[in-house]
Amino acid sequence: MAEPHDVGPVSLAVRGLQHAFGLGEARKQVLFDIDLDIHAGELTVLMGASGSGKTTLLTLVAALRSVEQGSVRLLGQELCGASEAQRVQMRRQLGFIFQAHNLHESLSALQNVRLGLAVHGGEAAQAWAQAGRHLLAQLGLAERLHHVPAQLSGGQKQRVAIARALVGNPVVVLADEPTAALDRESALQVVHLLKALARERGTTVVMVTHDSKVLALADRIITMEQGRLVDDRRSAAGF
Ligand SMILES: Nc1ncnc2c1ncn2[C@@H]1O[C@H](COP(=O)(O)OP(=O)(O)OP(=O)(O)O)[C@@H](O)[C@H]1O
Repeated sequence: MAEPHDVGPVSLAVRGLQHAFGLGEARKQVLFDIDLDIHAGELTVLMGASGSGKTTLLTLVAALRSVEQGSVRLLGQELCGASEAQRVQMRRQLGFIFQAHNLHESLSALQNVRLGLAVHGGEAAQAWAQAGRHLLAQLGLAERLHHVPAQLSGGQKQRVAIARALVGNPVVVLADEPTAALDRESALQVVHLLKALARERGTTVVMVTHDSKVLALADRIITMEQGRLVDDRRSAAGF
């Protein structure tokens, strides 16, 4: 079958995933029988109405929440039944872009980005500073490297948080509405950057969004409805 680009290996495999919140009478099942293969090197978008389970699914595959029923294999490792310590280990390979940016108020944009790196010191310190500057510049913040969060707008803070998530070269990037606070130009910078990482480094990018600017650039769009996957389509979007 013709594909718009070479599809990379499966980096995330979900089988028979169910999830419920609460116990007893308060128990509410929010995910039903999710089967899904996500490929490296692609920008995959998850969309669907509010409450359809997108964030729950994202946090389960991100090892942020424990998988109780079914199977989630992330980079070959089973998350169902994994200990908290194993999940912490797993999370080190991931880049998270979530809405609350949690920037350190007393640190500059560049210093905040540095917090995204597990390794510091020596050559690594020089390399990070270069990578951090480059990322911030790609996100339109070249003039804001030394500003602290109080001197940045909401959208600029969001972009600093995105640079922080990406500076450690994560193999998998998980993002929840990363462009919600951004104007059109900044949103496109973010999506182009994520797509370039997918293409050039084989990064797996999974993003929850309703943003039509993002949808236009996605390789694949998966739609959820009431806790189930109801549509899954590939796009021929060029880069
Ligand atoms: N911690 C929780 N405890 C109980 N119920 C929850 C919890 N988190 C989410 N839910 C419920 O699970 C369902 C799915 O929520 P989820 O946040 O995954 O949906 P979503 O598709 O991401 O929605 P939105 O687009 O509004 O963010 C909703 O009915 C929500 O109320």
